[in-house]
Amino acid sequence: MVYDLELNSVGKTYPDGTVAVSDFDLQVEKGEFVAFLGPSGCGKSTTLRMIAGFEDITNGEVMMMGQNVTHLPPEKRPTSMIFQNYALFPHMSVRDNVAFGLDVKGTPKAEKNQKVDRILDMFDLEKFADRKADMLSGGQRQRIALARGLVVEPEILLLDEPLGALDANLRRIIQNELKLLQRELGITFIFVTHAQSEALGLSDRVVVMSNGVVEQVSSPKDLYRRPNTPFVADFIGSNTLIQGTPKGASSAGFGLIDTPYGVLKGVGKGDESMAVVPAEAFRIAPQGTPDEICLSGTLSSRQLIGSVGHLKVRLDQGGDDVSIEISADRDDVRALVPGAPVTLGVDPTSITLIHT
Ligand SMILES: Nc1ncnc2c1ncn2[C@@H]1O[C@H](COP(=O)(O)OP(=O)(O)OP(=O)(O)O)[C@@H](O)[C@H]1O
Repeated sequence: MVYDLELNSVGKTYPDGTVAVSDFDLQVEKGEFVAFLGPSGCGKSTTLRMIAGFEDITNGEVMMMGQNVTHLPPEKRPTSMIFQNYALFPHMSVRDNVAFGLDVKGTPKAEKNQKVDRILDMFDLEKFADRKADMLSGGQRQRIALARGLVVEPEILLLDEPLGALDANLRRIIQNELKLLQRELGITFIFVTHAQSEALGLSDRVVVMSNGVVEQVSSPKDLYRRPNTPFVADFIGSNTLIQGTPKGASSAGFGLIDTPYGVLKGVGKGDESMAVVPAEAFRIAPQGTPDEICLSGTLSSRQLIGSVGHLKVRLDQGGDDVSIEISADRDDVRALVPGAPVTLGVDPTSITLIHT
C-alpha cells in the first residue's frame, strides 16, 4: 500500500541538545484527517515542520506517495502549511497573498489568475480581493490563509493550530467549514492542536503525543474507549485510574486486577497493573447483575448541568475520588446530596486494563 504520508522512526534533536521528537512512526492514507494532540512542548509543531521540510530531521525518513522526500526543500514537497498566525503579508492585497505560493512555484500568469479567482470564489473572498490583508477580521484572515494554502493544490495540507487565534464561536463555525472542505476536496489534512475537543471532533485519527513520543494513534472513539497508556487515560476524557496487581485472566476472557477495591475485571490480558474507568461508565445503585463490579463510597459533590449530572464520589476502601457523569433526569440522582452513601456499578466491558 502506498501511503500519502509515511514517517519512519523520525526524530529531532535541536542543536542545543533538546530532544523534541523521538522515533515517530505514522502512516496516513489519502484523504485522512489526522490530528496531532498533546500538551505544549510535546513536539507537535516540530513534527509538522519536519513534514513540511522547514526543519531538518535528525534521524529517520519522510515518505510522500511512496517517494522519499526527507531531503527535499518545502517547495518541492506536495504539501502546503497554514500557520497559527496565518503569516499573511499585511500590506499586500488579499489577491497577492493568495497568489504567493503560485508565484514561488513560477506558475504562468494566466493560470495563476485563473486559480486565484477560483479559490477566492470558493471562499467567498472576491469582494475583498483588492483589500490589504491587515484590514480584515480574524475569520476573514483565516479564510485567506486557507485559500493560500489550497491554491497550490497540495496533496497534503499541514495546519499548525490554525484556529488558535479565533474566539470560541468563530472557531466552531470554521471547524465545521474545515471539515466539510476536507471531505469535499479529499485532501489529506494533518492538523496540530492542543485542544482536545477540536482533535476529537474533527479528525479520523488522533496521534496523542507527550514528551516527543507518540503515546497512541487511534480513532477518537477508541481513544475514549480504549486508552493504551496512563498518559492517554489521564489526558483524554475523564477517567478514574486505579492501580493494582495483575491477576491473570477470567474464564470469560476478562483480565483481572487486584486493587484496594477488590479484584476488578476489565478488557485486557490480565498482566496489566492499572484499571481505567471512564466517568460515564459508572452507574448508581445498580440492581447487581452477576458481572457487575460494585464499589461503595460517599458523595462529595454534585453538579447538574442540563441533563448531565457531574458527581464526585470518595470510595470507601481506597479513598480515591472518582468522577462520574450520569443522566440527571432520574429522581434518585436528583435526590442525592453530598454526604450520602452511594453504590456504584461498572460493567467490566467498559473498563480497560493497561500497563504502567
Ligand atoms: N529551535 C529550537 N531549539 C531548541 N529547542 C526547541 C526549538 N524549537 C522547539 N524546541 C523545543 O522542542 C520541544 C518541542 O517543541 P514544539 O514547538 O514542537 O512543541 P509543541 O507540542 O508544538 O508545543 P506548542 O503546543 O506549545 O506549540 C520543546 O521542548 C521546545 O522547547
